[in-house]
Amino acid sequence: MTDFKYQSGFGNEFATEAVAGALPEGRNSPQRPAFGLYAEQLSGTAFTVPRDRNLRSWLYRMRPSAMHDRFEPYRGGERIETAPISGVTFEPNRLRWDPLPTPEAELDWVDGLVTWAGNGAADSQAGIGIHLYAANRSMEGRAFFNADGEMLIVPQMGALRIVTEMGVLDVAPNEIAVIPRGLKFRVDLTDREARGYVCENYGAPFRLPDLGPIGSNGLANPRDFLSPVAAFEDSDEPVELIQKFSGGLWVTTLDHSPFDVVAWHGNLAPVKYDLANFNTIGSISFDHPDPSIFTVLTSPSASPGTANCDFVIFPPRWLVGEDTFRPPWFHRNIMSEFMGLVHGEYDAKAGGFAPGGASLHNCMSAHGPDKTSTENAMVTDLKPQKVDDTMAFMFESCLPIRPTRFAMDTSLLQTGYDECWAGFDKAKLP
Ligand SMILES: O=C(O)Cc1cc(O)ccc1O
Ligand SMILES: [Fe+2]
Repeated sequence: MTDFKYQSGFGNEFATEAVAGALPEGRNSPQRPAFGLYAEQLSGTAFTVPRDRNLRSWLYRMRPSAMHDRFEPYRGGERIETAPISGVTFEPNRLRWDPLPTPEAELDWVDGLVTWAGNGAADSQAGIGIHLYAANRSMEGRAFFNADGEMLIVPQMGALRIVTEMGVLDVAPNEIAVIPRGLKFRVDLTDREARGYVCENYGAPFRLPDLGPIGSNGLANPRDFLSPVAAFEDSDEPVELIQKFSGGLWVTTLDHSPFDVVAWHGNLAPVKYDLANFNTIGSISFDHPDPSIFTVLTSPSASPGTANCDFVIFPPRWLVGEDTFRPPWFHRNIMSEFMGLVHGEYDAKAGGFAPGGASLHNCMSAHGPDKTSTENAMVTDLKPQKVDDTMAFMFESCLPIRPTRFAMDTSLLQTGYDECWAGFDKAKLP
């Protein structure tokens, strides 16, 4: 398997060419780009967004993307839904699911997507879609793009080779990838099976959070984000191109590979990040800090500090707090929390939250460590403790997260989740 190379730095102005001389110099759109390539701009923000938030790249390709026939409705992907989610009673209950089983039939990554929840509305460019996937074959002869949002992919089992117009990302569990809105890509399986989570972000593109008093370094460092170098396929074999647009899936057949970008430059690019590189910051005195210190990427809403979506992780770390209840505290949150587990155990749940599983604690749902975890944490000897071999994560959103009918009807939905918080001893007053 070819080893592809990366360019480092979140949101950098990259420039890359797979064939020497393909990238124009000094201008974006020369009268005749080299070798008869076509120049095409991909805009990730409105043209007029302030410079420090403006996202766009210039692609130099063998044929213009515009060279395609009509899109027709796609008969497949029946389990993919888009917010606003309808057709299900939205209940305030705390919910938890067992992991998706591996598929019985042959399913590639697109057809293996199942929408679990969503909020906001794709057409309003606010909110998120939350999908799980389980796949057992590569997207042979197929490509996909999403006009509804960028896609943050969190592999949980099985590495993925994500072939995009702008190059190739190899992404294994404990790594993530973010694919910009509209960018064409194909997911090939590196291993026999693949399973994971996707946050489809209808809102402002994910960016690094501000660091405030933390200073100029820490959490996810920009240099650890990797974007691909240009890589292209020169193929005239037919390719089925599927797009997601306003909640619908559409398909057309191209007479060539859409991965024909020979060179590109700009700051809109697919990116991968190894969660092991996260510089985890925590309390070195007392108390359990708010989990916002574990934010990897944030999609802000129009209201400062209130995220359309925060992608937050719970990585290996030391707990040293003195006279402190160390696990996540009991909590009622205006934000809504969808959690997944890549591997290991989550320190607030002694059992029932399995790798590949998920939980949902919506706006103002009381939650926290289960009874066993609470009781253990209250009597444990508070010597420095390494929380190790674990990677949980959370998609946290300012809008309530509505599960789909599939998520509510599936037998993976656990019954009796409430019981993990049953039977706490009553406080004894003097
Ligand atoms: O497990 C949760 O519910 C997520 C969470 C973690 C934490 O450390 C503090 C608050 C919180 O909501
Ligand atoms: Fe929480």
